Amino acid sequence: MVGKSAGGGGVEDAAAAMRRWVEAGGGRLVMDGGLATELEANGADLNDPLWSAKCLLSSPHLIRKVHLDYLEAGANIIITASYQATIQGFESKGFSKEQSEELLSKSVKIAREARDMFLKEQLDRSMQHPILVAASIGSYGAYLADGSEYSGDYGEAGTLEFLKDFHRRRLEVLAEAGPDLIAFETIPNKLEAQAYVELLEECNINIPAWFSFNSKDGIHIVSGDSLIECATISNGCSKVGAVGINCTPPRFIHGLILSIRKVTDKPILIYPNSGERYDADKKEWVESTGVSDGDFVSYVNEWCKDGAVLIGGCCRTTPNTIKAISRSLNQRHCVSHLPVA
Ligand code: MET
Ligand SMILES: [Zn+2]
Repeated sequence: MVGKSAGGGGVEDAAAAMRRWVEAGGGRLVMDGGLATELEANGADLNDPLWSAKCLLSSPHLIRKVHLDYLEAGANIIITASYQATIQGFESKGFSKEQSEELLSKSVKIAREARDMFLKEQLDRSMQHPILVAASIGSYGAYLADGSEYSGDYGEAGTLEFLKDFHRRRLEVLAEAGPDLIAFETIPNKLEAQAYVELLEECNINIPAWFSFNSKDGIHIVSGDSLIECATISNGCSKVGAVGINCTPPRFIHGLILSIRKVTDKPILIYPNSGERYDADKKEWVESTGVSDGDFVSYVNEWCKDGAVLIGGCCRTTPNTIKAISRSLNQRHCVSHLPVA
């Protein structure tokens, strides 16, 4: 690995915080699975520009239920329903700026409530620690709700300053709501990663962030930008605690981890989708290329060997996927601690 970032004097570097959590979890942490997927499975209609964030308005209890289902399936990390929640998106529905900010905070509040409820019910808390809440920030393309989070093509609007202005207040509000982590998810291009780095610095966010990119060819991120360059940008920011890939077919993950590992020794996170393709025009997933939960889990050992330490699922994965991942990681963990004869 090259280009390790220097730790900031006094304040714990985000990667160090992440490593501490990973160690507390026994060397691996289980992430949750698809949130929108599971909200739909519970009856929510997400055909709306706000997508999963629509439930912040109509059915917060469902969001809490899905968080709880993932915790019960063995997740150490739950990701809030703010992926497609933006001040601009709420305002275009007629909410005031204050109400919109309140809705963003609410996503973190719901996840924290789910965590508290789960911990209260747990008899043996040592089994599944730590439990962390990650505040999701989806890309500008996700807000556009036209599939451009899978192309990274923002046309004329795609300037660094525009993207920073778009995300600034949202980031501040989510950070103020008290999550353990900030999850920059499904980052489709290099410019947006750069915008996030600058915002983390300028807003002086001291909650560890993760940067997660998506790919549709197993080499580049979806815009065609170089994953190595994007991982290098992430590596250079002391506020980024982990780097990885989400919402990408499982078959591509192995090669992508190896690329990331070339330029960083920050913890690597992996939460692929089920391998199905999203049809942005029809706003639905095409089932033909997906893998079963069993197939998904058969990759987990390989991803661990490649160096991933945080593993979960993205769209079209479910609590069953997470249960299987958790079981597989625990077995691995037990085996690696057996005394050598
Ligand atoms: C399009 S990727 C969506 C990620 C988000 N955390 C979700 O599971 O809904
Ligand atoms: Zn996804």
